[in-house]
Amino acid sequence: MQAPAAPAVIKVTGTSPAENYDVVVGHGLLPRLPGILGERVRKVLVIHPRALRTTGDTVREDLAAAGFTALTAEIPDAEEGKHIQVASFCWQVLGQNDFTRSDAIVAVGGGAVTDVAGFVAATWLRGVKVVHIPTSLLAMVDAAVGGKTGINTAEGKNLVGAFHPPAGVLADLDALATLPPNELVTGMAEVVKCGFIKDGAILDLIEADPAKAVDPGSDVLRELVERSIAVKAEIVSADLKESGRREFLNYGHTLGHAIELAERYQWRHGAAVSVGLVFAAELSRMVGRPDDATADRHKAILETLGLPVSYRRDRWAALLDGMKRDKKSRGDLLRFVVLDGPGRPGILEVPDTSLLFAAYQEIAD
Ligand SMILES: NC(=O)c1ccc[n+]([C@@H]2O[C@H](COP(=O)([O-])OP(=O)(O)OC[C@H]3O[C@@H](n4cnc5c(N)ncnc54)[C@H](O)[C@@H]3O)[C@@H](O)[C@H]2O)c1
Ligand SMILES: O=C(O)C(=O)C[C@@H](O)[C@H](O)[C@H](O)COP(=O)(O)O
Ligand SMILES: [Zn+2]
Repeated sequence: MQAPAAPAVIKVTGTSPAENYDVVVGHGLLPRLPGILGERVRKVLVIHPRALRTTGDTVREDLAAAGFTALTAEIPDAEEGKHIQVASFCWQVLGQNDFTRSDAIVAVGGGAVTDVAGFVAATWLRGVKVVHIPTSLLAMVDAAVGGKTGINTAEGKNLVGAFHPPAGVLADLDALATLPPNELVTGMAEVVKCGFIKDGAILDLIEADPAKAVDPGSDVLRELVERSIAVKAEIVSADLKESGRREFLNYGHTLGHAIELAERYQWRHGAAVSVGLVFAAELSRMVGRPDDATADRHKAILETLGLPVSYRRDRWAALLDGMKRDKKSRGDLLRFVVLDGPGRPGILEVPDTSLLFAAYQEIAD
């Protein structure tokens, strides 16, 4: 048997050198956690979802063996965890256990957990250290990197949050062995997004061997993970607080988030983003931006992976309402990430929603 490749380290630059951090991708990475936490940290709260109790316990035991006072907070699974009451529960645990500014949080789970645990870290005492241990593909390639944290409200997705970069990210590919196949596939939507906005080699790799692309043990998937993280790391290093280029990481998300809300979060984020990507490609085509082959490639590649590419015709009104609350909106002006060509995203301001309706007709079933 071949030994696994050495871990890859992708660097993210913060707003000051002290805020630089590494995203490590590889196998058996847990022993690196104490080093990332550093010597000043005494107490650690490990936040994990109910579904990953065993993994959360393993992390707590390892930290205890390394001399930390380690506790766990078990939170509801998936989007149910991204709720103010869950943040409040975590604040209570931190308060009752006298966590100070030199203590830390470790998030173990999918993107929902890294988002809410990151938010708790951003807000507790106005900011404590957080380390992310993403366990889903989506969290490895996207949610754990870049410092966007957040929770949902009744009005929409991620409407409350803060930018709070982690001290480090351990993307341990071993975790993918237990990830249900459909969760791995939904994570591919963000990988495909990175392919269209920046790194076309991602799309070539998927098209060359779609089965390998979703095989958790394959070198192809590992390369896709590393390339996607590199795309995200480069963009967030240049624009942490989304005053410009970071908006491109929102490609496919304006409609995607509206679908998640319309579905009361019963659709996975990646599935909704998949439909959103096809919609954004159609919108781009309508305003004469990319060539037809680039626009068509969206639907083809996402369909090959088994991701959804259409949505209910009768939900347009609800979707438009949801899209108006997108964080890229400015007053009444809806703003979309579109594609001028492969690897060339741009922003389209849409004062008149008839254009959006026309694009929606192309993806409605
Ligand atoms: N902050 C960001 O930059 C950013 C980026 C992208 C997505 N997100 C957010 O991430 C969330 C989606 O993340 P997700 O797709 O990971 O969903 P998720 O966190 O809901 O996880 C999906 C499911 O997989 C399970 N799971 C995760 N890892 C597992 C493992 N190794 N073995 C078995 N089960 C496992 C989870 O418990 C859950 O049931 C959304 O809330 C989205 O808004 C945030
Ligand atoms: O990191 C970013 O910036 C992104 O937009 C990445 C997205 O994949 C992610 O879903 C993000 O949480 C969406 O951000 P939001 O600002 O629209 O809530
Ligand atoms: Zn996303």
